[in-house]
Amino acid sequence: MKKISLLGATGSIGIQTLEVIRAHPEKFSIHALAFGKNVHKAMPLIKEFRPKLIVVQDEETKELVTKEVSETVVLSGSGGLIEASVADEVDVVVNAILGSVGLPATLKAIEAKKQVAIANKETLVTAGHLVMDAAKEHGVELLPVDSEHSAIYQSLNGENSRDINKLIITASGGSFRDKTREELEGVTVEDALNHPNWSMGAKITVDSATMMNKGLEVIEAHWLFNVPYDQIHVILHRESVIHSMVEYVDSSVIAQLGTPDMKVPIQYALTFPERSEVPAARHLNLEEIATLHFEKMDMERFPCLRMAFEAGRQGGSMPTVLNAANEEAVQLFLEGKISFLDIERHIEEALAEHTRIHNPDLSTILSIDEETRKRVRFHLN
Ligand SMILES: NC(=O)C1=CN([C@@H]2O[C@H](COP(=O)(O)OP(=O)(O)OC[C@H]3O[C@@H](n4cnc5c(N)ncnc54)[C@H](OP(=O)(O)O)[C@@H]3O)[C@@H](O)[C@H]2O)C=CC1
Ligand SMILES: CC(=O)[C@@H](O)[C@H](O)COP(=O)(O)O
Ligand SMILES: [Mn+2]
Repeated sequence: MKKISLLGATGSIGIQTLEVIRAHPEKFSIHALAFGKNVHKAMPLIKEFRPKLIVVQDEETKELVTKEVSETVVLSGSGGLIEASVADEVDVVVNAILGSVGLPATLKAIEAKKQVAIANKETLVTAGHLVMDAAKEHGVELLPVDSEHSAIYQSLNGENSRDINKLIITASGGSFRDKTREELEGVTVEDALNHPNWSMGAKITVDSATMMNKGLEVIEAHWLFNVPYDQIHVILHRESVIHSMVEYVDSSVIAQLGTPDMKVPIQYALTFPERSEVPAARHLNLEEIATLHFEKMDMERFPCLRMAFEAGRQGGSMPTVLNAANEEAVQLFLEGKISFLDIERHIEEALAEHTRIHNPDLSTILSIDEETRKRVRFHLN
């Protein structure tokens, strides 16, 4: 029986993680549930899974929750996320929180030698070097939840990493894949949230539409699999049937395929190296699909992907700036304060104005993250 602390319980990945846990009561139980402010969504989950610890974003939410469940410990903020991640009883931390706010708890979970199933890609983008150094030092293997990285992890199974020629990450193209740059001028939040293949949280759905999601995934793959950027390729694959591939030196390509269902990589991260049935999974019917398409990525059409490759290659504090500017700009777009194309403009400007710091430590990363967000908000007016 694995005891789990789930960070981001009310989100798209969090809810699907709970579906997996609910389907396998003999394998998993919940120790802690952490979420932001969505008490309405959280209360039925708290009543069903009866966590020993609840963590929320702020004091106001803590008061609301405490009134409802006076017998359960409720904590708030980064300290609370860390408590949930290091508790003695916990075997696995599922980090399904949104944004770089998940970084300190991830580092503490690794230091406490917990298994970490990581969906929270912003943490790996903002401080991949710190996370991977800590994982190496404490002998912890991070289990990827992101579908492409789970596909790569599965395609690497049993292989010698020296034999990798390249990683091939597939991109659906997102909500606007068939629009020209001119046509992007007038798109709305509602249009952006209409992903062709996946049902996900708002921020990652916008990231898919700007192609920043793929950019973040390139940096995530660089850190998780220790592969240089020149050996990471992105290909447009509109069906999202092949979730990613590994090409080996002998020219063999190994891929993982499946219907677009995040419960599959979530469960694989929790049961690895074993597999079992995924609740309500639709199996792939290749005869029905009949044709798969692949197209070359156009870096001019998708400048966010270009910027992510550049920031990743430059390294140091550049990916921290890329991520923080993107998080803030996407939030402003979702709030209706900037246009879709303003997202990439804010990121480009933030990167251009930043002077790269080599090998930043945690406090430097946290302050660059905060300064970059302030800068994006400042340039709004
Ligand atoms: N959705 C998907 O299919 C995929 C997502 N991912 C990655 O997984 C992560 C989560 O994505 P997704 O589930 O879509 O996001 P959602 O927006 O659906 O959920 C985010 C979760 O994080 C919580 N949260 C946000 N801020 C805080 C905070 N400061 N303190 C505590 N909790 C907080 C939210 O709480 P509340 O509800 O209260 O706001 C919510 O539970 C992201 O990094 C994303 O890139 C990766 C692959 C696929
Ligand atoms: C489900 C998942 O892992 C997402 O990151 C997904 O990959 C988004 O799809 P695209 O970014 O390819 O549109
Ligand atoms: Mn993905």
